[in-house]
Amino acid sequence: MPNDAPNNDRARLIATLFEDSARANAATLETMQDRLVAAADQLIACLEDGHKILSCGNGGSAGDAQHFSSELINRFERERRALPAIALTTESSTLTAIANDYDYDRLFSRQIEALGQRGDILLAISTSGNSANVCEAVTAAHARGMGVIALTGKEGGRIAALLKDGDCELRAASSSTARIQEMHLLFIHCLCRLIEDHLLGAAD
Ligand SMILES: O=C(CO)[C@@H](O)[C@H](O)[C@H](O)[C@H](O)COP(=O)(O)O
Ligand SMILES: [Zn+2]
Repeated sequence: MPNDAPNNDRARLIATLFEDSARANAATLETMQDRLVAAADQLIACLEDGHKILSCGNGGSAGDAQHFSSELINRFERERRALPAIALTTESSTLTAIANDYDYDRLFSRQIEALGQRGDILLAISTSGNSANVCEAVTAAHARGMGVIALTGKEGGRIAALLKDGDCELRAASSSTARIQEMHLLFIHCLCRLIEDHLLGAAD
């Protein structure tokens, strides 16, 4: 027999989680609103110049990396041209070979060495800011002349310290991995919306 808390305790827990998420949402809006506009401008300029966006992350952030590339390649909310984006989290043969023959830390950087071009942007996603393979991806992107937009949380971690002038850190105002992931998805949807509005004109 599962040892679940009584239903009213579980309902209260759900209310607390919603409240925590709403608090993280409001605090992140306060700190990141202007930076989101700047990050969208960076992505728009990259796409208009004919470059592409690579994305990476681990676990839930791998899902976010794919979510973002899918919304660019396919569509977000409106019909428009397909946009070039590649999630570096999906090619299982490539991923297993790199992890097996080199090191898990090189999972994304090796692919950036192969695919990254000057002017492309890396969307680097890490809730802690400390995943070694995402740090190496940032370094590899810089070596290829790419810009970086980092989605982080907590204190920004090692990734925040690796960023250069012209890069952009979007940091969720929370120390909970789950709440940070919720903010990251909102960041991604804001960026997709601003890109789409730029291409098509603001929606009604
Ligand atoms: O989704 C979750 C937890 O909500 C986990 O899968 C989480 O993404 C993984 O533990 C990641 O390895 C965490 O990496 P990072 O966000 O610190 O870079
Ligand atoms: Zn979405």
